Amino acid sequence: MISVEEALAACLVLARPVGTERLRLAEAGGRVLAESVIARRDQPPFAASAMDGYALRAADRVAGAVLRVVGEAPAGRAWDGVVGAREALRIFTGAPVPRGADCVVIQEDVTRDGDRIVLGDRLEAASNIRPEGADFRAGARIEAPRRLSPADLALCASMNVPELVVSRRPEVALIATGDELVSPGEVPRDDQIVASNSYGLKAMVEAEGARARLLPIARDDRESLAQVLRLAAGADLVVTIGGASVGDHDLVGEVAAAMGLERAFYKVAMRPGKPLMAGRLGGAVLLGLPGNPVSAMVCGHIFLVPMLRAMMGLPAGARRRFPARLGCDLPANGPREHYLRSDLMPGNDFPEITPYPSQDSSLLTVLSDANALLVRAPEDPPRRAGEIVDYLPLVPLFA
Ligand SMILES: Nc1nc2c(c(=O)[nH]1)N[C@H]1C(S)=C(S)[C@@H](COP(=O)(O)OP(=O)(O)OC[C@H]3O[C@@H](n4cnc5c(N)ncnc54)[C@H](O)[C@@H]3O)O[C@H]1N2
Ligand code: MOO
Repeated sequence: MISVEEALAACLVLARPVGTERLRLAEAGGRVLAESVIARRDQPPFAASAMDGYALRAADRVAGAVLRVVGEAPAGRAWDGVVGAREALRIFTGAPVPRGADCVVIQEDVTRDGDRIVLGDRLEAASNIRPEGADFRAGARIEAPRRLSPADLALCASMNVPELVVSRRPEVALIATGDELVSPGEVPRDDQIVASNSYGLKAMVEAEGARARLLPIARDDRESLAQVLRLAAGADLVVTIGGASVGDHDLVGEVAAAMGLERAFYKVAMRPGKPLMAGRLGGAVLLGLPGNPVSAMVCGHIFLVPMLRAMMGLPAGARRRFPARLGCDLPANGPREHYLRSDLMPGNDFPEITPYPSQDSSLLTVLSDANALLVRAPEDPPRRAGEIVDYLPLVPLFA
């Protein structure tokens, strides 16, 4: 058995970037930027008023001053003159500030009478002017690779960049295996169960921005498995679920080998997730996950997600871990790295983390309740409540 770190490194060697495509800005939300974006203009392209009011010379901004209104500048229509002494230009938010003026007095601080204004006696010191290029200058860059947030899309638009080069979405084929499985909504026999983790994994893959294809459930015989594996043709990543262990009906490794699998590893010192395998199968990467629902999902978080990120050209590495204070005592860990389904709560300094009492890898209720995985190194000694431990978040924590 190899360590989680070694297995992940091998997975990341397999997970090569899948290439790029050019997209219109409106289609690019959530995608991974593959080529840096360069601003085509300054923003704002002119000194702009931040308020509705009157543009004037700061020297005239005196309580009680009477100024003559010389014109008007709405947003999108610059006023071409020069504001002189004792003059003011009616101006609106976003409009170019005219030459001569170096402040904007908000209209609430002004009394207007025909073409005259009288300044109030509580004038702000702020100029209310956004300098030219205050947001960015032409040539400013949004560096790739980067997952495009909604704010990034707005920024690209503001830079007047209508198309982006993004990573292609990796195609992921998901194959559940087992004679005991039926699809949700079917009527299972008494000795059957409903395939579950393939649906969790599909959502996980899609949340990362990849495309997921659920293939028909493969039965526990060589021909069915080979047939469904052939249906995965064209995928960048083929994920099998189950049939990975040592039982007589665990055939994934054997069938994939017969189809030409170049296996990188089999079995990892982790809990849950021991019978994990990965390799190259034709033009695709094969990730063989254990069938236990929680094992498959945990391996998804630890291996599949970093692989997808690497395939989309993002910096490749282990999921980030964070410190938390342990909420209870824990006995010594065994020889496998343990990912305990846990409850994370706000604490005084660090958040507090408490593993659920039952950690059996079949319990989806526990995984669904958990918001974090507490990570324990192999042979970690007993821990006392209050000690600092590492965890991986399962849900966005600060959203
Ligand atoms: N003698 C040994 N037996 C087992 C070992 C071992 O080392 N020696 N390892 C155990 C561990 S750890 C795991 S994890 C499982 C993984 O086995 P497989 O990957 O071969 O998975 P299956 O046997 O096909 O299924 C295990 C379990 O999960 C259920 N299952 C499978 N696929 C799905 C699915 N898509 N949705 C929901 N549930 C699924 C299946 O019915 C079984 O209950 O092996 C242990 N055994
Ligand atoms: O490793 Mo298995 O994945 O413990 O249940």
